[in-house]
Amino acid sequence: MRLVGLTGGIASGKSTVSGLFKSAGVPVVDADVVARNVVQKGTGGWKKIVKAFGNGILLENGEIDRAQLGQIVFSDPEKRKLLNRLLAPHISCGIFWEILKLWVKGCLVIVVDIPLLFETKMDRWTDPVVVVWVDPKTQIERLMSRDGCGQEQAQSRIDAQLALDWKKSEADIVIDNSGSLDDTKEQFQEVLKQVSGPLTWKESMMSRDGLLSIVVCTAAGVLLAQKNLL
Ligand SMILES: CC(C)(COP(=O)(O)OP(=O)(O)OC[C@H]1O[C@@H](n2cnc3c(N)ncnc32)[C@H](O)[C@@H]1O)[C@@H](O)C(=O)NCCC(=O)NCCS
Ligand SMILES: Nc1ncnc2c1ncn2[C@@H]1O[C@H](COP(=O)(O)OP(=O)(O)OP(=O)(O)O)[C@@H](O)[C@H]1O
Repeated sequence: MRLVGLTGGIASGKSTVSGLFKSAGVPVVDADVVARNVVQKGTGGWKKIVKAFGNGILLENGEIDRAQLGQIVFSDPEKRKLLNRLLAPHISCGIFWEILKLWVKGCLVIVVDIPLLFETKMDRWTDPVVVVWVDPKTQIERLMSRDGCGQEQAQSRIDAQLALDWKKSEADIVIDNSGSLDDTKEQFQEVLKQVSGPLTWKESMMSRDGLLSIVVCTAAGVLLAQKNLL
């Protein structure tokens, strides 16, 4: 099995590219979706947030007030570290679970879209790593326009992550999403060829069917050895 890490900066275009992977039939695990699920009302993540940030962080319906929590953690690095520390085990567990479900189905190539792939050192588990890069001016403009926030707020969200240029330097594959959507789609076709190329021997062995054949061969070997047929 091949685990492709998809990352970038905030509003650099990860969801846009993961949408292209989905349209091409490649399954995607979205860490933002997992991160939302693990803080739903009553879950372990929800309880930890309420304990750490108080009842004031809840909306009337008991769900986490994400806008308020975002304002707190993106303007206070210590609070952000606290939130990250509280949620990290829930998020990694949730991601692992989603990957396992796809592995059981026999998927050979899985894309994991994780904004904080490098920050959480999860890049150790993914190969190749695809970084969606965008030039700084376009990034802040798209972020402000998508989230309807001001320049200062947008900048504090960008600064909450490792520098996008550094991520680019660590990437196996870079998609430059500074241009038009068509431009990105064109680059994506090349990336798709690269990530869905033939699996290495190790990747094949890590797949469901690869592991199954190891188990069957080992069992057959043991059986034959017991009957002195080897
Ligand atoms: C701070 C929260 C409440 C803001 O919620 P909101 O709905 O406004 O944003 P959303 O979750 O859609 O995230 C938008 C983007 O913000 C960036 N981001 C989110 N959390 C963080 C973080 N802790 N540090 C840096 N950047 C982050 C990512 O690029 C993400 O794609 C929320 O992002 C959160 O709970 N974050 C902690 C969980 C986490 O680490 N998520 C990232 C998945 S690896
Ligand atoms: N090539 C493009 N041309 C114009 N707009 C784009 C392009 N790519 C993405 N966008 C827009 O930029 C915004 C950010 O893109 P997207 O949501 O894909 O980023 P993201 O990296 O997934 O963000 P986040 O880290 O917040 O999850 C969106 O409003 C999207 O529609």
